[in-house]
Amino acid sequence: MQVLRGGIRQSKRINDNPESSASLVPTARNAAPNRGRGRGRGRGRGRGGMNPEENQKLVGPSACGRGCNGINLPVRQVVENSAEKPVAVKEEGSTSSLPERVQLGNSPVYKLDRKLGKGGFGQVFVGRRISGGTGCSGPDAFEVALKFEHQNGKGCSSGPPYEWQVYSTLNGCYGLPLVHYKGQLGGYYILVMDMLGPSLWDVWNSNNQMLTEEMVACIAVEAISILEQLHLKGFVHGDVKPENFLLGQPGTSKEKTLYLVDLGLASRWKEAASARHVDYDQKPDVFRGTVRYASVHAHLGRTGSRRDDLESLAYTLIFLLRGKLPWQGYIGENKGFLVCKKKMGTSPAALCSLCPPPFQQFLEIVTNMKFDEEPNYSKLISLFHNSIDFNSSIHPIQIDGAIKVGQKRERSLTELEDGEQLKKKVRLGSPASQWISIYNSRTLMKQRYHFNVIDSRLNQHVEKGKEDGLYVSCVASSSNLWAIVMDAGTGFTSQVYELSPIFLHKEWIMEQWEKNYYITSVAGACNGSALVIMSKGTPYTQQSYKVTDVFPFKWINKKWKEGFSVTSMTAAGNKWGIVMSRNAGYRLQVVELDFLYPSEGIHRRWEKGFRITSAAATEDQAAFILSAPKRKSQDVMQETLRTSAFPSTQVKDKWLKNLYISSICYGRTVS
Ligand SMILES: Nc1ncnc2c1ncn2[C@@H]1O[C@H](COP(=O)(O)OP(=O)(O)OP(=O)(O)O)[C@@H](O)[C@H]1O
Repeated sequence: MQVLRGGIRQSKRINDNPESSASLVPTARNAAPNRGRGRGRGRGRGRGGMNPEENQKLVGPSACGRGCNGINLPVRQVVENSAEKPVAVKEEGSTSSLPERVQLGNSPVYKLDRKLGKGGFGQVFVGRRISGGTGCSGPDAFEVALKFEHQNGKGCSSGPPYEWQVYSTLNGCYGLPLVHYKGQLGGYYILVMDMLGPSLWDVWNSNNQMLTEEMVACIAVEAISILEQLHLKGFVHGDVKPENFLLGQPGTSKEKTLYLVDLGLASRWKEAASARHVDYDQKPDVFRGTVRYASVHAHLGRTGSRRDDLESLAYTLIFLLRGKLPWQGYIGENKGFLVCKKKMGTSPAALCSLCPPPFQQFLEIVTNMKFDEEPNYSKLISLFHNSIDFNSSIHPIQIDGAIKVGQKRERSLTELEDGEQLKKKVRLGSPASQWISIYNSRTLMKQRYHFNVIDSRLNQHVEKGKEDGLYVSCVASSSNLWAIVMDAGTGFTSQVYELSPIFLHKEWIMEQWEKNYYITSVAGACNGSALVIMSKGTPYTQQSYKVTDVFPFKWINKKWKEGFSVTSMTAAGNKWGIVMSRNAGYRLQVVELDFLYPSEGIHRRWEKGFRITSAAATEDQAAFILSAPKRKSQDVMQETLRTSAFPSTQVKDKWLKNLYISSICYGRTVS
């Protein structure tokens, strides 16, 4: 089918235009690498499982690059903390070498007593005051909690634990234990803090692994107000889970008071100097948090923001109420990915089918929040209004903070109801496979497309195109049928292609590299075969490709550092094929990867001047590479479209607006 272009009109609009009104319920792949530090089962596992094949063209002495090294690990990473007592693992900071007595500066002298707990980073003991101090609370308390982190410990390679900095800023914040002293002794960094009681996990466990609706509702409202206060100070906690909520000491007036501990993964959502919201980013191989309770955005490596604490709180509450989450029980290297896929594939209605309505409402609101959206804490608290008698002074958990927030409730409710009408639900809908087509503004150009092409007809279309002065600019596959887009604006001078049952057939590609052809587009079919287009006339000076079972962000990151850019990519079944080239003309590239069309991320990147330059999708995930050009020439307008059928009619409308297909793929979206 040939369609000629006509009409020149320059519009300036960025549009993200799904054919169907999209809302989502996805499934997933390649989310959180199960690695890093944590208690129990998950400790110290690597990511692995993504090294099938990498080929590289070198200019000069040829070589074949393999391996993926050199990625920076985040400050701390925690894998799923199974709700079991920490497994005793002897490591740096073992009890044997702990100082028996602790005095930091002018603090009282504390004698080390029983162990209160242990995390991936620290060990916490009771410190019993033996001299100094006269009072009975705060630093003078008869018993305090001493948190030890060894100087050679993983979190202390460049000085005192990061948590110290956070406590310095947040000390005194509502709902956090007070830190009274900190200092170094006997090879340890030591925090002296208020001693607290059992964690919510302990309470849940000793209550037959189930808590009452009223109890969990009280936890909900008080936890929301603690998070509100923490957020007000510009921080997000980053590891909200039952183990990190502690009650006050049993037998004291604080035994029903809720506290939030462990600020080791806290980060700023608001910049200290400018008070601006931190910038959005996604690093798909970076995971911080605890797999079971982490937000989907955290699994996907997105910069943490207030919404993530609330999503983790939602999973925490449902766990405490129901005793189980549907993504428990996954094991192995792919655990993070499978858990994230399950989270995305479980609708709030399904997850909360046995919970009272406020829990589903809470989950729906928080999972539909934008990256920089300010949570409406009083609205969230008010959801639990009917489960709690706010007029009573006796509650299973004290809700002082929530009652204060509640005083503002009336006004906020009205505000929210209006705003809510307009809000697009970002995580609702059914998984679907669709065409994702991307259009760039260009000057008048001849473009042609063919779709539903069977293998044997490919040659005819390609040859006819060549006769008419057109080269293949992008290819895709759906149901083992090919779609090819040809145009007169590629700048190529010669082109070859191969359709092979082998996904990215190495021998053929290397043969063409020898003849100075470079891969310019690739498409994989679900039967595993691939169509590889190689061209002359590209600016590339070196090329490399990789085939993997999980999206190879780590390899991409390594190659970025070596000066390569992603220039094409595709997927076949669950396999990804990524091509990277040197001298592609991009200053910077970023990745958007999600279990659904990552609308918000794409818009944020567009705003920063990035444009989609490659797209690929498996049945589970869609990936987009967005690039910022080296030369800041004219702003390229870009639109995307999602359609269940090949967008043949829509393409013609786009042409009328001087928008031409620049990338196309078929795979994961939502309808
Ligand atoms: N102030 C406290 N009073 C009583 N117990 C405490 C206190 N602080 C911490 N704990 C206990 O010690 C455990 C470990 O503390 P914390 O979570 O701060 O350590 P961590 O090494 O930073 O943990 P993680 O591996 O989760 O990052 C907690 O789960 C809790 O049981």
